[in-house]
Amino acid sequence: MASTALRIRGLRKEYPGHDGHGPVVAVDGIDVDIEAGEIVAFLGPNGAGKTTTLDIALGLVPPTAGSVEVLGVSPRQAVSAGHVSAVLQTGGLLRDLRVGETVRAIAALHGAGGRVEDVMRRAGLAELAARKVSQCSGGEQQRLRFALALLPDPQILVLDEPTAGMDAAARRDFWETMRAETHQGRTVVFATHYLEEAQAFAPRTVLIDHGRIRADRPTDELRNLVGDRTAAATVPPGTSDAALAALRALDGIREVRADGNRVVATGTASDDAARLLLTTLGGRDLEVTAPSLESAFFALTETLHQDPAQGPVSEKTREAGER
Ligand SMILES: Nc1ncnc2c1ncn2[C@@H]1O[C@H](COP(=O)(O)OP(=O)(O)OP(=O)(O)O)[C@@H](O)[C@H]1O
Repeated sequence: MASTALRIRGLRKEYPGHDGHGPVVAVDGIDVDIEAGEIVAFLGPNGAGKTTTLDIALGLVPPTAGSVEVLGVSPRQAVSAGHVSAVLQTGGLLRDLRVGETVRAIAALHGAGGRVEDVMRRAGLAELAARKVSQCSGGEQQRLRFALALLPDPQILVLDEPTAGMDAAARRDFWETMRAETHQGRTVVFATHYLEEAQAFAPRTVLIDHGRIRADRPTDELRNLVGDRTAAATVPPGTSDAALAALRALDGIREVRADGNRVVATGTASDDAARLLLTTLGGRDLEVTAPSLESAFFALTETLHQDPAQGPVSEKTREAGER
């Protein structure tokens, strides 16, 4: 079996323009390899090109240029062999069928009748089997799409904003189910706007904006890349400024502020600052905060837009992203 699940090279997609506008460049040169067993988030704002990239990887949309291999074969071959399946944002469900009927019907197409019960249970649908699809919530319908995607027992699952429209609890349940699936060695690639989803679920994040990859790193590293951490603690009354000097002297701490007895140290060396706050300074109520992926995302995209070494973002691409 090929160990590279997804191999994308020089991928570009232009959609024809309308009303005298030039073509929309949805994907502007993406290269990425995803190894078997990886869980990878495609993170980016609206119109970044995530869906287009995933649709090409599923053989739903032809690229303008470049290539995609899925487990060493074309996307269409991989899909028809049942090696890859997807949970897409919309479509694909018949509203008048019941949940159980839907799963059985699709299972029959795949010759997977024996898997119906197992898949329903894994997607958390056992209790909903008799409910009409039209009476399911958006989150329940996404679970149904998820169950259908599991039927061929795919090696790769592609999820395009699978939790769109779910509330926080449903989202958490969904990702718990997914986590169990990935323990079985599946490759999972998902698109999301939810920074906390990438952070909670994907060890690797590919940051996409204006049709290009802006960063491709371990998610934790990405979070640390931009923005400092803070370590804050409440120190005993009367702690002198001289005592805080030790904190200021730490390598990697660039600012120390005291607001009453609450001392906040900002910089990359938050662990060292925390240790000093709790020991030498006798502090309590320690809080360490890391920058959110959101702030990393905006800082990174800003930096990259301004950095000529990365090449200017073409006007055409910028337009595409702003539509
Ligand atoms: N069929 C199409 N015809 C014309 N333009 C399109 C088409 N599909 C997508 N686009 C445009 O291509 C760009 C990328 O869209 P895409 O849906 O891939 O982004 P996305 O990152 O998935 O966004 P979202 O998070 O909103 O789903 C956008 O500017 C979008 O308007």
